[in-house]
Amino acid sequence: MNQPSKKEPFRSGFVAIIGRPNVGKSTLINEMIGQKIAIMSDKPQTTRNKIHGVYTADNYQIVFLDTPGIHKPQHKLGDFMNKSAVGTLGEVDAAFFLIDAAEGLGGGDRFIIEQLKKVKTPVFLVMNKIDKIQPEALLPLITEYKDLHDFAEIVPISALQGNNISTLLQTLTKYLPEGPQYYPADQVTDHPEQFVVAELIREKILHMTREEVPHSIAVAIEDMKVQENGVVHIGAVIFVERDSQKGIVIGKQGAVLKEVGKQARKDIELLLGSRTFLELWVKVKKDWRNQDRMLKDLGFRND
Ligand SMILES: Nc1nc2c(ncn2[C@@H]2O[C@H](COP(=O)(O)OP(=O)(O)OP(=O)(O)O)[C@@H](O)[C@H]2O)c(=O)[nH]1
Repeated sequence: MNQPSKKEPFRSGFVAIIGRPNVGKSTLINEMIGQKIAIMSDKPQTTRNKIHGVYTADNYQIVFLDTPGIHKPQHKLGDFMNKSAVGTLGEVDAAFFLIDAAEGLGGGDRFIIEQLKKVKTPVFLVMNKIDKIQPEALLPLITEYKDLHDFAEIVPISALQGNNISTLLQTLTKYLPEGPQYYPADQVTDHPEQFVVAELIREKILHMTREEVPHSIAVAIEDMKVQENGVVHIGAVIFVERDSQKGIVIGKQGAVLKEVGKQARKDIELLLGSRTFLELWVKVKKDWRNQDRMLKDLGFRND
């Protein structure tokens, strides 16, 4: 039965955008995110998976990831990067394979399609720059690509002119699992990765403790840096309000906290594309919700 009053669950997911250089990836991101973009800081990228931008609607959020290195490998490093790019592709919720419809199918696209075949992730064939071709040229082109791979969806667009972008986003929502809102809808943070990392840890705690601790627990990232060996070191503090909650979060002989760390690390590594060392502490901070400074430290805005 149709129950319009029932609230739809919130959905969120990670979407990789891939394609040869110059096919229009940046143009598409800008067009999709538009005013809603949570601009990522310009600090040098320390991680392999660059977060392109975040799109937040009323009931869903999409985190767009760049997967560099999916191009044809020129040397050993390229080959290594390709393997990791394929690894990332295997774990995102969906991928957009962007092509230049005006250029047609070439070796570069064929190479990417070979990589796509290695994963089960639903791949959208996003045919960009249709403003540059005759309408009747589209169908034969679709057939050519379709013959090479079983794409989940095929969406022709013009990123430059903004054509069909809303259809693309609407179609994508079908592929998003239920999930948390990783980023505040309107907040531009200096440390976007830290915010997501904290949310991932918090999500695992709530899941592991089966809601025995209130949603009001907070996670603060105290320290996050890339070590010389490339491993990202993260120190995080989990704040609870009572001693009893501390016991629950830690668990017998630390079993709960250990499992939280294990699961969170898996997700964080996927997000950052780097091996991660995660250290977790649990602290009791009575009434933290009422403490202004603390809220600020945790990245909450007070307006
Ligand atoms: N005509 C037309 N041009 C487009 C479209 N989308 C992008 N372009 C142009 O294609 C060129 C490349 O676009 P980008 O968005 O920089 O491409 P990219 O894939 O991000 O490029 P890399 O950063 O090199 O990987 C720019 O000159 C864009 O203006 C489109 O839909 N139609």
